[in-house]
Amino acid sequence: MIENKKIIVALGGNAILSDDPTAEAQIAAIRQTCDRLVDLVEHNNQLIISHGNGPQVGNLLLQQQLANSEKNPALPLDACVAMTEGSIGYWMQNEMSSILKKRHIDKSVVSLITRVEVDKDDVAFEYPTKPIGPFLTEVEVAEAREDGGKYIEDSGRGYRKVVPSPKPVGIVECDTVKQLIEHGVITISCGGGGIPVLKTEEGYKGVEAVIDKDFASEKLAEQVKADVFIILTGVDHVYINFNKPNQKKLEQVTTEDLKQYIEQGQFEPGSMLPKIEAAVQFVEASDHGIAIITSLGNLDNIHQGAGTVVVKHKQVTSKEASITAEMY
Ligand SMILES: Nc1ncnc2c1ncn2[C@@H]1O[C@H](COP(=O)(O)OP(=O)(O)O)[C@@H](O)[C@H]1O
Ligand SMILES: NC(=O)OP(=O)(O)O
Repeated sequence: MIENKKIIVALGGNAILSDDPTAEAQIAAIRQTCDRLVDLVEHNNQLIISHGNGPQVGNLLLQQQLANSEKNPALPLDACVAMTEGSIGYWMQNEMSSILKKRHIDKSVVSLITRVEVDKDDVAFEYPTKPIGPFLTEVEVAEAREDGGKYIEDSGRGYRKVVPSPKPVGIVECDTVKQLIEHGVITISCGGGGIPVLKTEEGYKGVEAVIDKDFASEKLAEQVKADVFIILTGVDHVYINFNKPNQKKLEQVTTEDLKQYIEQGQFEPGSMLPKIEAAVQFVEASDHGIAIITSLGNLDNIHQGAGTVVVKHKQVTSKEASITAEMY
């Protein structure tokens, strides 16, 4: 297992949500996820966790719209992001602290409502691309479109609402995250990509958008100078020619190779592309860090080199090697 490192783990949808969107089912999924993550803590790593909120924030927005009235007005999307960051973080705190106690690990865990600065001129505000909420049928989407929102067909799985997803410029609470992890606190931050805010003369103001959690996690990993950035998703490895007869698993791969694969259009914009871009950006910005894309189930095996490991150089540097050595 990786030891004594500063690690940020970005949790994908299936680490929190199965097909069952009830609170009970989400808590059960989070319990399993936390059980795996505590292994990293047991090996003396400083742990920062981030997570997605696409399904949850879309569902909450729908609930807001359905209950909307003069006495009970719907809250804006940035407030919904904050609410889902809070609810998912709260479930994680409950489950993580129980597991820590059971394993006799004397550590605390906190989830931090994290604001993430975005650029008011980001073109994303004009072109909504981030799918949120439930998958809708053709009949359901016709009715949903009456809200004036934009809906797209999502990879043959149904229609989903899309909202603007600006790129993160900086993590407002970054120094607080640093202080927490330096004091040994397991820190959940940038949940749901963090709350998108604009910097104004009067301070930060929320803006209606959902930031991609892979990009927000990358920015945080960069700013706290993490050693390892782990993106957990539904597959053990990234593939080129994904789902084709000639698909090929990527094990150790350089950022240069990944950039070429991006140019070839190997990765889908709505799913794997943001993870690849985030991994490349982190590894290139860091002087020694590596990124790993794999599944939760494979986390136990990353010390054996399992998963797609993104490095800067074909011949790893001595600093990269000190991290990857434990993995091969
Ligand atoms: N080139 C690829 N290699 C591996 N998986 C891919 C690739 N392209 C698309 N995928 C799919 O994308 C999924 C990850 O995207 P998504 O489910 O949107 O992310 P998240 O886990 O953050 O919710 C994987 O589980 C896999 O099914
Ligand atoms: N905010 C975000 O990226 O959420 P998902 O990963 O659930 O889409």
